[in-house]
Amino acid sequence: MIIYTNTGNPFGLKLLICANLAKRAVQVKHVTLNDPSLDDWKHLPVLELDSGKKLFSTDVAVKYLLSDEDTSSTVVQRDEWLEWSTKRLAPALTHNMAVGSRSDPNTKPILNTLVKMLEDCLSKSPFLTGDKLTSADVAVWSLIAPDGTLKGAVNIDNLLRWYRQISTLPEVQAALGVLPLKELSFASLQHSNRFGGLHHIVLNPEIADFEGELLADTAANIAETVQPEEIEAARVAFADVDNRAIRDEPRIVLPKAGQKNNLVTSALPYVNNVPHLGNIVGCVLSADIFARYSRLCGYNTLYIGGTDEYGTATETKALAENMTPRQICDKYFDIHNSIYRWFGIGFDYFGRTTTTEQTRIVQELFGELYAKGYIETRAVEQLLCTKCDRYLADRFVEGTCPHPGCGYEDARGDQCDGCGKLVNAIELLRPRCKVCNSSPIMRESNQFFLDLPKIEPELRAWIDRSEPGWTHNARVITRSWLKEGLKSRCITRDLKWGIPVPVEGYEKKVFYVWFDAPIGYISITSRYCKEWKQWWQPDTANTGVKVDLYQFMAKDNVPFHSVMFPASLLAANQGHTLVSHIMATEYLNYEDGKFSKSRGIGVFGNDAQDTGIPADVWRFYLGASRPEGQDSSFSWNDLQARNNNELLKNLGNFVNRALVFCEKFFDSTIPPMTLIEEDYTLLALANRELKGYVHQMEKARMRDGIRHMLQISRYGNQFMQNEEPWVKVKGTDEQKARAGTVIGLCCNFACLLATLIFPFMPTTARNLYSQLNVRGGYINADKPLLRTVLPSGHRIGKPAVLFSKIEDSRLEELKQKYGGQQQQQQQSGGEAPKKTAPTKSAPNSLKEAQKAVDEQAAKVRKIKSSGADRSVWQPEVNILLELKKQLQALGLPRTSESAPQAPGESQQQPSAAPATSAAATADPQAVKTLEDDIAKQGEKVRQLKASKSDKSVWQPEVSILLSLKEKLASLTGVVTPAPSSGKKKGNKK
Ligand SMILES: Nc1ncnc2c1ncn2[C@@H]1O[C@H](COP(=O)(O)OC(=O)[C@@H](N)CCS)[C@@H](O)[C@H]1O
Repeated sequence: MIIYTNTGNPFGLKLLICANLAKRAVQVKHVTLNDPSLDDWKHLPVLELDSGKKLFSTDVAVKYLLSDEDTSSTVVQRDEWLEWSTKRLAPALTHNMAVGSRSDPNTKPILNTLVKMLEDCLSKSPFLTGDKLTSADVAVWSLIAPDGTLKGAVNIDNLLRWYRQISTLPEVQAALGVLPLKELSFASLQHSNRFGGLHHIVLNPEIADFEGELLADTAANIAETVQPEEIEAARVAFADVDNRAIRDEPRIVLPKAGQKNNLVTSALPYVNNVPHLGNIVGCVLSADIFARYSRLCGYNTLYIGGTDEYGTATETKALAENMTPRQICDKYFDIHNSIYRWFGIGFDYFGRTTTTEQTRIVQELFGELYAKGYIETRAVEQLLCTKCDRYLADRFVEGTCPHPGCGYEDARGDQCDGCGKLVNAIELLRPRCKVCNSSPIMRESNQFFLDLPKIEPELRAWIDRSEPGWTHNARVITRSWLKEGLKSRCITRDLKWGIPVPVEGYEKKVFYVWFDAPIGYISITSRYCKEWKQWWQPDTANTGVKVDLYQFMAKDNVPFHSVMFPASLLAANQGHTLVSHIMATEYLNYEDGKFSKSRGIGVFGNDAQDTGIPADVWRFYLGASRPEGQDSSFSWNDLQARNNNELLKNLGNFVNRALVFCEKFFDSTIPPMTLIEEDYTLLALANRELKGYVHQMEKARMRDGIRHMLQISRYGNQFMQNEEPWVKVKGTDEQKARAGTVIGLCCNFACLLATLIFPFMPTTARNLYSQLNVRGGYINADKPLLRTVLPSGHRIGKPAVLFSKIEDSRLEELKQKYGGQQQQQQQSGGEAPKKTAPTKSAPNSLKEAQKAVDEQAAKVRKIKSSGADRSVWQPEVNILLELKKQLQALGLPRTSESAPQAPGESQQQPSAAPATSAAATADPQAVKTLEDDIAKQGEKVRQLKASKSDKSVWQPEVSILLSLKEKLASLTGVVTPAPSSGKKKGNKK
């Protein structure tokens, strides 16, 4: 038998313990939901029997494993507890633990009730069903195991005694050897598609079949926890008809004294690329969702965005596309702009950094820092590519990351994507010019440095004050910077495309892009309105205006927003608004891999438009899978499931039924509503969710915001299902009146939902508002309680469906089209790369094979000579090597383009790969010098070895020889044999 489980899944542990107790041999396979071997299974764990049959329900699986229990007199209690563990305890724990320290007040009372039930039972008998341990105990124990002590629970002595007793069983210990306790987590249950938590029960019929009617059962349990005060608050609030007029947004939004003023910024994406879904959710979309929420709450909200246009990212792109940097900026600015418009990103102003305002503000700020003594001049060594006659800064140079333990080979000259740390270009190991791939030399030049140590005390004090409002990762990244001690940072470059340094003798230098980019937020605001200083220099002491700055980005941008930019503003001491909320996400990956424009992996902004899936569905999906707390992955299956289950079946179904019944049975008019006690319980539960929604959205926790919103819709669905207004409307007068109340309440729920979905799905929300015949909505964040928004007598508009199903066949087409595997790139204007077949079919004649090699070699040469990135040419080189292998297999000797390979050395090694192509572009003089050096060093090694000197003497010389050879290989792609150590590797004969 095989247990397929994702890592850390308590249900997987349950199956393994039961198998151990039954003395059944099982193998455990760790998989993820995206594992191709899982076929169409939509959740984990799964028990595969020796016959090949698979048991998806864990309740069924444990009963199968411990089938002897079926004859026991306590079988009924066992079954009840088994069901209780999967239907009640698991969702409650999953939710509570998943939100963990987020202290959602709603889960505690539920969990307390469940723990109390366990304690009650175990105070009467040693085990849940009596004197003997059964699978029921195992099921509950496995769920408690991730938090064995049930932190914070009181009076649970019997439960703890029982817990410890089971922990010591050899079968349990053996299972923990395979699925360790420390790995167990409730997040893994979410990733197993079993339960996303109490409020996130997947409405997947497959699961519902196996796990029973989760919905009704769990809700009944929750209803028991509603307190009288909550009922009273719900009653008072709903009696209040909400007449508040929806205010029109002013044309120019300005902050006001005594009000909440939220200045929201999105990181400014580089203008050299089409943004992918990661970029979109990492900055512009997250900021937009938050800004929309903030406006809904009536806060004065200004949302500023734009493109980051200076620096080597633009210059390298200009070279690759044979355009000027200005042309690149104009072209890609339009692309970004149109993609963000399609996604419904509602910037108040979308600007760019290549403006005269930007130049002026950057130069003025620099002048201020210079005058106040925060700028140092230092002579620094820089990398110069003699072939291109260019200093290699930032993205013009790549090499191996110098940070200990990283070793990432494609680290850039300013930051390493491998470890995320900042890099000083001259410290890169084996640096190479990104344009021509040759090795640069060192040159000295004077540069300006920002004296971070001088401002450090003030900066630290400011960080201590403001970091409580930042995301956890922002705090951790910043603290690790501070821990290492701040060093002065170079803020100028010997480049052309940038803001000129306004100092005599420095006219040919420009500011480093990361010095100028964050100032872009200020200069873009200055293009939005002439009163921009009210946002950026509000002079709070005199004006009473306080601005809260929310900055959205992903983790790699954090140090620039938490250290560099605030340090500059603090040092300038001109009363600038400093960030109060750094809202940093982790990374969104594509089907568990990285997005790669050059390899055509992933969905890019313009691809999303081509799918035919509406922008609002993308927005919802990205909001729901936003990488908060940890990296997350875009997955087509997940997108389909969320659309079909959460949007269509849950939300869409509920609001559509409410409106259609209102139209059909009540002439499109909200009927009189006479609420009964149960209705107030429902309202109290909805209010809990509303409170949870506000609590989370205030902190820009969008996933949780969505979870709460969906739960309100679930309550609505359940209410409608229980009440059956379509039946009652045909009954007695009393029943008809009840049907009216139910429909009236459901329409009010629908109106609340329109408001809660607005930040995520603005077009859908507007559509729903129009169906409800209301102008819009707002949120009272101080008192989040459901009021009557649609009073009796209000006429609604015409109902229409909000969402459509994503069919399996369409999903398959999309999966095919957007690959998720290495694919060939076709450089084409501003288009995202076209997705083509990942592999070439094998040629079957010598002539064909030779032709394929020649064509591919020509392609490689062309790409490399265009100065393209390694990530672009490497896949092509791999194809070339593969074709050469095929050619050799057909019997032809290596051509002059083939890389001679050392025995035992793989051509897949990065240093060995770019054989032909690199040779074609390498500088012959540099190659010659290196070859001479290698020959000399080789001779030295030979002599040392011949003199029978100690290894400690010859080993360092061998290392030098190897590194010279590596350098040569990276220049030419040709790998020379490693120096003999006297022993033959691999061949033992
Ligand atoms: N995979 C990713 N997931 C989430 N967010 C991501 C991911 N990759 C990048 N990002 C964030 O996107 C924006 C834009 O990134 P870009 O590289 O285009 O631009 C910059 O980082 C700078 N120009 C920003 C200057 S203010 C960014 O927030 C990334 O963190």
